[in-house]
Amino acid sequence: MLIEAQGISVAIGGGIVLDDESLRCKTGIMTALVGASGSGKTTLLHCLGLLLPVDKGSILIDGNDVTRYSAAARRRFWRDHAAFVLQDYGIMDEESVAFNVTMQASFIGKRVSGNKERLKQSLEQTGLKNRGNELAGHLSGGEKQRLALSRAIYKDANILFVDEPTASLDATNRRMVIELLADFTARGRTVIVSTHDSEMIAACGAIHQIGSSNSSH
Ligand SMILES: Nc1ncnc2c1ncn2[C@@H]1O[C@H](COP(=O)(O)OP(=O)(O)OP(=O)(O)O)[C@@H](O)[C@H]1O
Repeated sequence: MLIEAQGISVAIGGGIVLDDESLRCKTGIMTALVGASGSGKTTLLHCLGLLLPVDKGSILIDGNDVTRYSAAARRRFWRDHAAFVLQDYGIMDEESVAFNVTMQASFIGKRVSGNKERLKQSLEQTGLKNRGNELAGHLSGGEKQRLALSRAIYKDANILFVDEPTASLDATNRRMVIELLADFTARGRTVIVSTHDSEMIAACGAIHQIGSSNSSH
């Protein structure tokens, strides 16, 4: 799916966080949102994922202006098209790793064929093989981050919004996550990543520098 932001601005608590940002995120190309700490990468990612409203400008998804979506239409978009790996990971500590991977897809009643096999694969792909029965609360920060990624991969959404996916990872896991996201993108998904990580940025086919309102390809 094609996501286009056209001149979007956001003010939070009286301060301008995003000022006239425009970018295009295409299917099959991983887009990096880059900028200094506090420049608004997370805010922009949240706007593109319809988690935060914009004050000016518009966001088009496959040509539809989603800035005017009702709450119900936004929920449909999240349910049918989007997966998120955000900074708080949204993990239920009192539940098992396996439950956390499958819960989003289960809650929405999405039919996932061969889901046991798929659960196994999505855990293997993030290095959490054989960890499905553990309590999620017992995982480290980096493992929770990979669990959140397993959940997004399991859902197999058209668009993946990922906030700092390599922030708490060592070099080996960082490389694994970058390859995983590149592979997911190559399978015809739209992947948008907020990141500071030079290796992650190097793996992206488009880079949007916050504040410059242009993307390099
Ligand atoms: N809910 C909020 N209330 C007040 N200020 C906010 C809020 N959310 C974001 N901001 C401010 O907006 C600016 C951009 O924040 P954002 O988290 O988008 O930046 P970032 O580029 O992702 O930063 P980092 O790289 O440090 O994660 C910051 O100055 C931040 O303090």
